[in-house]
Amino acid sequence: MSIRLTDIAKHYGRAGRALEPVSLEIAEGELVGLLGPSGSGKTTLLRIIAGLEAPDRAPAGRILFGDRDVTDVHVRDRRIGFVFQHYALFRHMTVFDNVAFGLTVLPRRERPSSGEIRARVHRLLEMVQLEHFASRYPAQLSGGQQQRVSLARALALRPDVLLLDEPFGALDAKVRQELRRWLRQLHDELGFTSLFVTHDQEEALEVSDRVAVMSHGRIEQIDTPDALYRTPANRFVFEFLGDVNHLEGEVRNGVLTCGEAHLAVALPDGPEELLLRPHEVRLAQAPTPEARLPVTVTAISPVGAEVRVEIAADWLVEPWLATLRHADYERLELRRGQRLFVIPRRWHRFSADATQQRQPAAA
Ligand SMILES: Nc1ncnc2c1ncn2[C@@H]1O[C@H](COP(=O)(O)OP(=O)(O)OP(=O)(O)O)[C@@H](O)[C@H]1O
Repeated sequence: MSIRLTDIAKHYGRAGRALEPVSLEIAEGELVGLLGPSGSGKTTLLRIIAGLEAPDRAPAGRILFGDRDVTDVHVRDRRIGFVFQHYALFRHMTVFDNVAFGLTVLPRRERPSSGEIRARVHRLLEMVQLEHFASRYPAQLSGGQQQRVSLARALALRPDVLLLDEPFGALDAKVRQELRRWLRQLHDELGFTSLFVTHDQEEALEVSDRVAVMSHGRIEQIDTPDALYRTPANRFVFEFLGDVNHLEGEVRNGVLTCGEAHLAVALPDGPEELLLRPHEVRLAQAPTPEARLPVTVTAISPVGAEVRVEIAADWLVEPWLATLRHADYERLELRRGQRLFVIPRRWHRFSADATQQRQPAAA
């Protein structure tokens, strides 16, 4: 089931606009992440799609599921499955009864037979790999297992659309990662359309077909993870999607100067700010004719496949972060207090009118 929103806006009394008029299209079978800082309007948007919250009457926005206009349809009749951060399982019911609940309370004419309910619940528990936990109570399960029960429960009514609000927010990092992969698999197997809210960049980029980046009630950009990372629409998206190092200085005759640091750049004279990702910062024993950016290593932490190196200098307002491969780390024999030079691999620049330019460092 595809989802189409046009001009959906929301005010909360005098509190101001939680959502600017937003338009959004999600294709059938797509998994879209809503990513943004706290207060950017993610949950409001999700709740409006669910029918838990009404959009403003002006502008008169519409919500379509496929060809069906559901703008004024009650939440109960939208055929939606929900999963929230706090498991909200019924504590006095077994896992089986929790998953079966939505089916058992259907009006008689829509309710499957008890044999069919049993078969369907067992199939769902199998899918979430909890078939041996059917007779346990929520308190006897781990957080990750409880969240899998929530998902099975949300799927029991065979929703057209699955909405997840920070579904893994309360879990520890490792369980989160497992559940994300597993959500992706389940999504692909069952082919429903999903929208999930997160404030975790990595989670959004890893799981989603497309990610909508939100700030101040607006969608700043909606794109594939790869496109978002490579061609961010504006500075906000660039900064929100990963660590950024800032280089501020003054350009004169093709050279950016910042204290004792210099970098050749093909830019007009005037004040300038360049942005660099940690993996775009190379460290070397000596400067080059184009780049003379002396720094001191202040901290080193090997994290997984890369080494994170913090570097500082008098000409830098804030320390920079460089990520190195282990081979480079060993070759440079890095240690704290060591003096080195930064050679930018490339940098990014956003002008005031939000257009972005990116160029390789002058060679
Ligand atoms: N019931 C409400 N009454 C008044 N203001 C609200 C209400 N719900 C949300 N808001 C406001 O609307 C804005 C958007 O909130 P929303 O919960 O949608 O953001 P969010 O991106 O989901 O944030 P978080 O990640 O913290 O959950 C915020 O400024 C919030 O304070």
